[in-house]
This record gives sequence, C-alpha cells and structure tokens, in this order.
Amino acid sequence: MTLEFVLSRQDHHVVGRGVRHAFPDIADAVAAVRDGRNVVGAIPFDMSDATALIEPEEFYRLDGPWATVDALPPLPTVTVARQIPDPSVHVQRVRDVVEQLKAGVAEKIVLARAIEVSAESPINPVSVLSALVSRDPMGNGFLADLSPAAPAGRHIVGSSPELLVRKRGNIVSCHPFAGTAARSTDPDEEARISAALAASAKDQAEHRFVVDEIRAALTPFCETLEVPESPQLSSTPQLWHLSTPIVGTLADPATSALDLALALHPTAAVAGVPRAAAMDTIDSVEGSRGFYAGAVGWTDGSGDGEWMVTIRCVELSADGLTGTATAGGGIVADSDPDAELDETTAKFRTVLSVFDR
Ligand SMILES: C=C(O[C@@H]1C=C(C(=O)O)C=C[C@H]1O)C(=O)O
Repeated sequence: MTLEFVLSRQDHHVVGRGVRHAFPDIADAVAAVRDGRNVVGAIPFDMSDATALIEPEEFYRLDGPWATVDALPPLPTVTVARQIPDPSVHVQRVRDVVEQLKAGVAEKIVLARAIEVSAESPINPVSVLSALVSRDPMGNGFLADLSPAAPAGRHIVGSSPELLVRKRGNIVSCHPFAGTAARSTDPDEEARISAALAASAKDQAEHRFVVDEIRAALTPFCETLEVPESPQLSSTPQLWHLSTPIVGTLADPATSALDLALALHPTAAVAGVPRAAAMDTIDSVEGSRGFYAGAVGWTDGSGDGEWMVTIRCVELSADGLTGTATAGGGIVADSDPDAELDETTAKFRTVLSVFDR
C-alpha cells in the first residue's frame, strides 16, 4: 500500500497508508472526524484553496520517531534552477513592507521566498523524509501526498519544529515559534547568539504577537489556559528560536484537534497581525503559497490529534525532478531587510542540506 502520510515527533509517529476517501473540501474532513473517522494530510496556507486531506485505509501510531527498514533510493544531486523572487527583490519587498508597517498598515507581516531545485533523477519523498528525521535530534518530520488537491502526485516533505496544536483527551497544547537566529559551530558564538536572541526587543515583539493571538483564539475553547510570561530558547540543527509552550484544558472534550487547528490557522508566525491585512499583503506580494505555511497533521476518530505548522519543507513535483522549498520570516517596523534575507537563507538549510554531497 502506498505511503500517503507520516508525521514524526520525538516520542511517537503516525502513518497513513492508502486512500479510503479524499477530502479536497475541508468541511467534509471535519464531518468525517465527527463521524469517528481518521483524517490525515495537509491544509493549505489559504483556506479558500483545496485541502489535501484523506481518510487513509491504514492508520497507525507507534512510539518513537518514524524510521523505515525499506531500502530507499539515494537522493540525487540537485542544482538551483530559480529563486522566486530574486534575493534582491525579496530585500526590496521587505523594505517596502517595513515602510507599510511604519505607516500603520499592520503590525507584523510574514514574507517568504522560494528556491526551486532541479534533480538529475527523481527525488524520492520518503528518502527526503528519512534524511530529515535522522538528522533532527527531535525526530521531527512530515510527508503528505498532495494528490487530493490536484494535480496528483505532488508531495510536501519537511521537518517543522512548530506545533500548531495537539489535543489528547481534554488537554490542548500549542508550541509557537517566532524570533530566529542562525546557529554557529563555535560554542562561544552559540552562547552569544542565543543570549542576543533572548534579549532582542525586536524578536520578543515578533514573538508576542503570535502568543497573544493564540491565547485569544484558544480562550473560547478552554476551561484553563497556561501561557508563560516570556518565551524560552529552542533550537533546531540550524537555528535558534524563541518559543512558548502553551497548555490548556478544553471546556468541551468533543472539540477535535482538527477543529482547533482550523481555529488557530494561520497564526501570526506565518501570516501576521492583523491577520486580514497581513494576508492581503502576502497575497499581493507573493501570490499563492500553496501548502507552505499551512498545517500538516492528523486527527483520529476520537478527535485526538496533532498538527504542525508546514514550514522547513520542500514541495516535490509529481515526476520528482523539481523541488520547491519556501522559507519566510516575520517583518516588524524595525526589521533589517538584509538580515531578513539571511534569515530565510538559514531556514532553507533545513531541507536543502539533505542534498549536500
Ligand atoms: C515562516 C517560517 O518560520 C516561522 C517564522 C519565524 C520567524 O519569523 O522568526 C520563526 C519560526 C516560524 O514560526 C519559515 O520557516 O518559513
């Protein structure tokens, strides 16, 4: 049976194989969960686009991060075919957005850019997933077949550190990330970089927008909600981030993980504040983001589930010969456009480094 879906975390992973039913329309997926069916897959950034959710034929959850015993095709060499837009244009876009933010159009807007790579032979999505999970000490990785959203055969694969929402019984948790610094191989530099990120007023402000928005979105669902006063430092192999673990108890345990994901998505970590103004700017500046900056995850027939923010990822074409990685960063009025370009470059390393020779 084909592998349609994987979500790997440090302590467990979920796999979906085969397609019993495809849900290009999110409302049908929500109804399926209410009927006690398992739903897995990917939700696009813009909820008016088609979703890539399915009820798999086979659904299972096991302890520990995902791993495979199958022999996988090696990853081919890739070359950068296009940058969308050119890096200098991205810097100019950030400059323009900074002016808009200073003029009061919005308070935070997340801008992204893409790198398209070409491969000599097909990039196997499972090989990408395997490389990503084995390189991440947190065991994070995801793979979703995007066929329900047509055209068929595309996949999105990545390693996101950012938990949009998890629901187990009556406990809801979120772990938003925002505020970023590239890591160093030098221990002294590492200490300096992480301390500077923790002390950065600009990054703290970027982060606060996300936490405040999540608190507001979750409050109506919760009996209790614990939101730490200040963020902590979290790391991936490439980056330092500010992050805030949030935990609550649900007023109605029948609220599903998918319901919660839809109430939260897209957060200010990938869109901005206010959300509508930020989404308008993103749409007019970048065009459609597709599944990048969406949500990827699962919800089982009991309503339990887990959804990650779809970042640090590459979308693979149906023939596997093209991969498009997208990375973005939150812009606020005092953002430095050149530093924002560097931040996206560092974020691309998560997925593009799997092709390094
Ligand atoms: C948008 C991305 O990352 C998000 C934006 C961040 C930021 O602006 O500092 C940090 C983590 C993520 O929430 C991405 O990786 O593409």
